[in-house]
Formats: sequence, C-alpha cells, structure tokens
Amino acid sequence: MPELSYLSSARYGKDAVRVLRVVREGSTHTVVEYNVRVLLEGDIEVSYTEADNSVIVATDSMKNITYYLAKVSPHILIPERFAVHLGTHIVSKYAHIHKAFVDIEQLRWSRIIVGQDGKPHPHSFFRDGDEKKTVKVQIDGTAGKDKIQAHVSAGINDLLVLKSTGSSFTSFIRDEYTLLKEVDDRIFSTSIDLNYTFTPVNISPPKDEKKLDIVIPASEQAEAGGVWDPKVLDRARTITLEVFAEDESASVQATLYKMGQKIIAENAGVQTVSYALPNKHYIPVDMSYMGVDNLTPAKAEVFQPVAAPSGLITATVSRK
Ligand SMILES: O=c1[nH]c(=O)c2[nH]c(=O)[nH]c2[nH]1
Repeated sequence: MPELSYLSSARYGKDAVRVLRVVREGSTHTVVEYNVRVLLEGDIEVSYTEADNSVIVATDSMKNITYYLAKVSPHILIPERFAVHLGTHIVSKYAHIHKAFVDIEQLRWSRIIVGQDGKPHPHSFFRDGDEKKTVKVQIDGTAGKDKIQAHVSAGINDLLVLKSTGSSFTSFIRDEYTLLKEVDDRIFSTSIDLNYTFTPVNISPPKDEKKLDIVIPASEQAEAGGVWDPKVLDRARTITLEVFAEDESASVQATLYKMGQKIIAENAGVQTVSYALPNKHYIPVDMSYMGVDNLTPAKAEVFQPVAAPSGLITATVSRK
C-alpha cells in the first residue's frame, strides 16, 4: 500500500517547568519565579515514524537541565539571557538537536515595604498583580554549532488597565447591523498583551563544556535599547501605561498604534511591537425607567462590566 502521509513537522519538550530561584547577597535576597517551556527540533523523525527512542532527549532531562542551569547560570535573574543560555546549552550539547524554543513567563514578586521610612524588605516579597513578563527565544543551530543565532522577543501579558474618561468612539460604519451609539466619552479598559522582537544575534557556546556560560560580545551587551539591555521592558511598560493614560483615545486601534510607535522610537534594537488588546466593555446601566439619567456620558456613573463578548484589537508595528 502506498504511503499516504508523512511527518511534516515535529517539535517536543517540557512545558510548565516551575522554578523559583533565590539569589543571596549577604542578608539581601532576590527571588525570581519562572514558568519555563522548552521545545526542541532536530533529527528526531524516527522517534515518531520508527518508534526509535535513541534520538530522544527525554523531556524529563529537559526539566533537569532547566533546574541545573537555574542553579549555575550567571544569567538567572534576567529571563531573556537565561532563556538564551538554556536553549544554547541544549543545542550545543546534542549534535542532532538543531533548534530550541524556550518560552519563559516571569511572575511578579515585589519587595514588601516596611517601617515608617518605607524600606524595601531584604527577604520578603508579595505577588504584585497577575501581570507577567514574557520571553520567547528561538535558538537556531542549523548553520552549525559555532554559528548559533538567537531570535529574542519579550513583553508583558495580562497588564489590566482602565481609564474612566479620555476615550471616544465615533464615525464608524453605520448600516443595517449597527446598534452601537457613537460616544465622545466612555470607559476604556483592556488587559494588555505586548510582545516586541529584536534582530537575531550571534551567540558563542562555551568552548569549555564545564564552563557553563555563553559568550555575548561586550559591544552588544552595552547597546542601549538592544536585546541585552534589561531596561527595554521597563521602558516599554512605562510607554504603554503613559500612552494609555494620556492619549485622548479615538479608538483602541489608534491608541495601540501610538504605543507601538513610541516603543520603536525609544528602543534602538526593537524591530517589531505587537499588541493584543481586548476591549473590556463597561456598559452604563439604564435607569431611565426610574427617571434617573445614567446614560448621558457626563451623567454615567454606574457601569456593568461585561466579561464576554469583548472586542479584540491586535496589530504589529514595525521599524522601517
Ligand atoms: O475602540 C474601538 N474599536 C472598535 O473596533 C470597536 N468596535 C466596537 O463595537 N467598539 C469599538 N471600540
């Protein structure tokens, strides 16, 4: 019987590897908590097509490598670098593995502020909201293990914001399907997902297997707004929040575009900026049957949050 099918793609690995790392500097501790996903591609077809497990790096081993590097990597506190280190370590160690896809979600642990003078506590933290920092790294060793490239992107998920005015929505298409009234004043709330990408960078794996590190050229490390600048996320977050707060929003679309433009303008290495912004609707409650005006925009004070359906506005803004 002729073969009717073939394996057209294959990628496997470990998902949801949860790790908390404590870094001690005397009595001052720093903690990071990550959810890590590691997926691999390479010459692994026979594990699917021939039941040949000899090419499989067990996903359990991937978990163990993640924990081992969480212990020894000098990059553990910066998730972009840790992801690059983890992916590069695996791709350079296993000859038949050509690509690693490392995704990290960083949960928020902020220092508890104590005392009358408001001092950050040296070893106590609180979960500072649902927002996560996200990092996606693709380590590509297909051109050779001494020519490894890292494709790095990072951003934010689940940053929930709301403004009670400074947002309108008018002049959209009106036809037989249109129920929505034009409004020159409305609540604007969204849960921000942001992802920005950098141009790929070259990574040298360690020459000495035991010296567990990757070599990042010093010139690249120093580039402001570049892939190794740990301040890019802070700037992208601040820009996102400031534009959201200060823009006289004509629509979610128009505000999104301004956010993306500003991140590109202020971060030299950022090539593309993508947002996914659900429009979380808040509907003024109709009290007219009680003779109470809660519908005129200036009089609207009581709103019903509507979980679903929501709008979903997405776009990518790219450097020319
Ligand atoms: O900012 C908005 N963009 C839309 O595309 C849209 N559609 C809608 O019903 N309300 C809104 N608001």
